[in-house]
Amino acid sequence: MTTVEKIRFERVTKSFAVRDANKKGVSNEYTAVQDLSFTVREGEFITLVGPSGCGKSTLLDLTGGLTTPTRGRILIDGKEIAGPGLDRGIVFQQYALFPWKTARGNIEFGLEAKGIPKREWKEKANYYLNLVGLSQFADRYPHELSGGMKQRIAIARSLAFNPDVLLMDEPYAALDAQTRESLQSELLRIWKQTKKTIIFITHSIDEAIYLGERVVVLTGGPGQVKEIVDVPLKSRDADVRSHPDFVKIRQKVWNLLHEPEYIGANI
Ligand SMILES: Nc1ncnc2c1ncn2[C@@H]1O[C@H](COP(=O)(O)OP(=O)(O)OP(=O)(O)O)[C@@H](O)[C@H]1O
Repeated sequence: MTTVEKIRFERVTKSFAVRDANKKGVSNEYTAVQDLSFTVREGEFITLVGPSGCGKSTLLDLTGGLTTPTRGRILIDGKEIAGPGLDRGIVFQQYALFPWKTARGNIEFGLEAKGIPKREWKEKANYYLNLVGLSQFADRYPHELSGGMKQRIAIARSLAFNPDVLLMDEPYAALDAQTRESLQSELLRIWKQTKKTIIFITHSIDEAIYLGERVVVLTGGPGQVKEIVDVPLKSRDADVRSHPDFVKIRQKVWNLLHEPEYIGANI
């Protein structure tokens, strides 16, 4: 495993101005993420868990360069993030596909954005369609695809940019359990094949442990790193979830998420 640092969160704080419900024209400062620091290695798969509203999506938006920190900074390859860039691909919970483009058209959009010459689109789109197992569905429109298929196309489109970093915000939350499990193992396969650095947000402890090499557990809002849990599993076969090592880590993460500060929080 490489030990090269890819992403560094350095005392990142993000505050928002929110309207005061009782005083017209007055706004208060709400801190979603406070003094948050951790680093991600190149090629690492990091999962992020924490109670609802602890700032997970805020953190992902900051990493995507969609917003900027109020204090602190985020570095990628030692350079401070200055805005969105093709070095980072984002996959959201809602598929965010263009409804007027076919599966292939959606993937080609990623290729066009990256400046790949048009003559190479077909072959490259075929590669990514094959990578997510959807070669047969290239000409279907999003409304003709299942939820799981749409999410696979969204992943393929993000990969078509060939970003170094893939940021995933609860990408499987809307899917049924079976589709979710098969997409989880598919993502691990793609990760091993492409060697991307991945940050993956989830509400599922099992998903976090199955996918992550490390699980970053955040405190309730304002979000801070509570603990980073190593996941030294020898195998990631589908039945690993019942392995004693997996069960032990699940218990640990569960305990971290159920300590007194979380009581009343919506995990
Ligand atoms: N643009 C904004 N303006 C004001 N407050 C915001 C804004 N964006 C997020 N917040 C607040 O910041 C906090 C963190 O939100 P965020 O969506 O990052 O949490 P989360 O951990 O991803 O939640 P969930 O798990 O429910 O998706 C919330 O209290 C939210 O209301």
